[in-house]
Amino acid sequence: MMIKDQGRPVIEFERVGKRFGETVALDDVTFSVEPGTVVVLLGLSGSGKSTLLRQVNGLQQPTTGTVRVLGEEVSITRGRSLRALRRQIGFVFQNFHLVGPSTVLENVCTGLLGSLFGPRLGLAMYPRSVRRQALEQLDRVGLADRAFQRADTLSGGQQQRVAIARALVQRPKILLADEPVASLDPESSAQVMELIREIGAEDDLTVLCSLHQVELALDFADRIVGLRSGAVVLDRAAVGLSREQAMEIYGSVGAQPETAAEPARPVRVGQPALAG
Ligand SMILES: Nc1ncnc2c1ncn2[C@@H]1O[C@H](COP(=O)(O)OP(=O)(O)OP(=O)(O)O)[C@@H](O)[C@H]1O
Repeated sequence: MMIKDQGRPVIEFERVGKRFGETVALDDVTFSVEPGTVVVLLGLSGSGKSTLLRQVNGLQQPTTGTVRVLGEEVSITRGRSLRALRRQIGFVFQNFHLVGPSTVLENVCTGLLGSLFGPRLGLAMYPRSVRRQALEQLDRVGLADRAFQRADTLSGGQQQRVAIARALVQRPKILLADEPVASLDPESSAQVMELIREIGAEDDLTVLCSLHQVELALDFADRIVGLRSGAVVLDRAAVGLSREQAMEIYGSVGAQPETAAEPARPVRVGQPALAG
């Protein structure tokens, strides 16, 4: 699929609202993501981060407003065009979503399933060219030597790197990451965010990543968009933004995480006491 307009933002949210019954998950969200930038969505649990990410690849449709991705309006894109659009979008999740008993290499190969016909069971079912591309991506994330190991024998940080390789093997233009380091210790979190940043720069990827850790957002984002109760309450370049300014998006909830609507995640060393 061709990008319709090279000059325009890669992702455009225009007055996007999303309701689930009485729950307002997204409230009049308007912002754009420029090509090649790393934008972090920062917000508490329930602030709408995952819902917003799901609008980008059409996993969910907005109740109101429009989402444009690579020039295509997602909600009216169907069939082949939607599949073509999705092939340009890699997605990385908090819990990795790997097939534990399968090898690392087979997990990465599944990233190309959207471009192959029919189901594939077992590594040998993938064409040699696919296995080669998967190995190349594993090499980039530093795990080529683990290719034939069961995925569930790797550490959390390594499993997330495999998931990143799986997202990259389809050569996306956009990488979406939904709390990619929420299950990891601080050291692995920084390594994974560093990797996303480095590979993003190498491949000229546009990255939209949700996080709840303010420090990580300040270290790795070009721009931070803060969400509270589904509404954008901060939209600024990370450079020059102080921790205190970023923390303001949490308001009184951030100061007293025990009052948050949902239970707070475990507090990690060096991270603020915030739910994700
Ligand atoms: N499928 C759904 N059905 C009903 N309500 C939903 C659904 N998905 C999300 N919500 C609600 O929408 C709001 C935003 O949820 P969302 O998962 O987008 O937040 P989040 O910031 O990603 O939080 P978390 O980090 O905990 O996933 C919440 O109130 C949530 O309960």
